[in-house]
Amino acid sequence: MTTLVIGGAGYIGSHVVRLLLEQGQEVVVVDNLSTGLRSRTEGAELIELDVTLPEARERLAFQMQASGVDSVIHFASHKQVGESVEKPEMYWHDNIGGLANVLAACSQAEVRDIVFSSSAAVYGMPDVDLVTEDLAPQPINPYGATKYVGEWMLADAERAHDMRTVALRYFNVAGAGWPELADTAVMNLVPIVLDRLERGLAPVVFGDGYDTPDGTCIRDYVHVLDLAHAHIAALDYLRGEERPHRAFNVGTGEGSSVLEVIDAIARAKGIEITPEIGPARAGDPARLICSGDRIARTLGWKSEHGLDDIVRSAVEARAAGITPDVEAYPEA
Ligand SMILES: NC(=O)c1ccc[n+]([C@@H]2O[C@H](COP(=O)([O-])OP(=O)(O)OC[C@H]3O[C@@H](n4cnc5c(N)ncnc54)[C@H](O)[C@@H]3O)[C@@H](O)[C@H]2O)c1
Ligand SMILES: O=c1ccn([C@@H]2O[C@H](COP(=O)(O)OP(=O)(O)O[C@H]3O[C@H](CO)[C@@H](O)[C@H](O)[C@H]3O)[C@@H](O)[C@H]2O)c(=O)[nH]1
Repeated sequence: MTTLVIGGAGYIGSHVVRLLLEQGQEVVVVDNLSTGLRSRTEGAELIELDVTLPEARERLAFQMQASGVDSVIHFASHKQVGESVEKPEMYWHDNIGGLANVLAACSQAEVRDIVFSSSAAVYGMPDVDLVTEDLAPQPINPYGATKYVGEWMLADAERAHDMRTVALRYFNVAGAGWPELADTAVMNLVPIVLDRLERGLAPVVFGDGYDTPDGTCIRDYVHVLDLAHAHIAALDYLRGEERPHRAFNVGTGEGSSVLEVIDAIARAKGIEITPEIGPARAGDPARLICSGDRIARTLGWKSEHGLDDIVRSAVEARAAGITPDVEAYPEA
């Protein structure tokens, strides 16, 4: 069995590539290295290709046939909420157009099994304690909208071409399964706090007036290695007979507040941290916690790592010298 991992040089994709290789599976990576790193794909064949280009469809289909690909995991996309609000056209063109090319190539090469990176961003600002997949998605930014449209495209591809697809809606991904595969973007809470501490700055909490026990926002932080295992479970599911669902939340079912994350970082580093309280960020829901019932029941997947493991692995990766990629993320 050969899996084509599109975006496999990225943070999450490279963890999945590593797991597949460890299982002795054949892996081909397609990536344009816009935010990905060649070094993360060691052991797999890497094909440099931008999947949004008009010629990508033919090249992908050729590659799928040449390598005997029977499943595709599609990670490649832009993923910055703020940027998507400023440049929605880029998100429509690249996230939706890229997926369109990938699905067309799959149809041409008769590859049926596809796993797609979706996001909890499809839900928008749900006013519930636990987010289940039955909740109607209502994305509130172009990034989330492109992910939801992507899920519709999967459904259409299933109907038109007898494909079998899964959309994994990741909650807040953090940590590192291997130090060298750590996130090099400084765009999310854990890497931002670590970065500020290294620069001698206090972390900033975006608002402490929320309706939560300590007043700061609650999120469901999932270890990237657990998330990678969810992709393996999704591939197995696609190869099985019964497939009652397409969309699955991937999280732990446990919420942690911003202050709790900062406390966990203080524990992992063995230091005291006194954060600053800044203004709330626009569009932040007070609480976003995943119900993991569906994925546990249907895919048999459950997270194994909690917040302390997540934060410790991120701290260890920084200590091993994995630093921000300033070219891919100039604002870092
Ligand atoms: N990291 C998170 O917290 C998070 C949360 C929810 C969903 N997701 C989704 O997971 C996926 C992977 O995210 P990540 O954190 O690993 O991001 P990442 O930026 O590290 O990885 C994306 C990879 O795709 C490649 N890529 C981007 N555009 C491409 C193109 N046009 N052609 C070929 N390759 C291209 C990049 O070079 C990179 O290697 C994305 O689809 C993202 O939207 C991520
Ligand atoms: O310096 C900081 C950075 C973040 N936060 C807060 O920390 C929490 C987490 O923020 P962040 O890491 O930016 O993640 P989210 O805004 O929750 O979004 C992430 O998680 C979503 C799924 O839950 C994905 O869809 C997004 O792509 C991904 O960036 C939020 O409450 C932020 O307000 C701070 O207080 N200070």
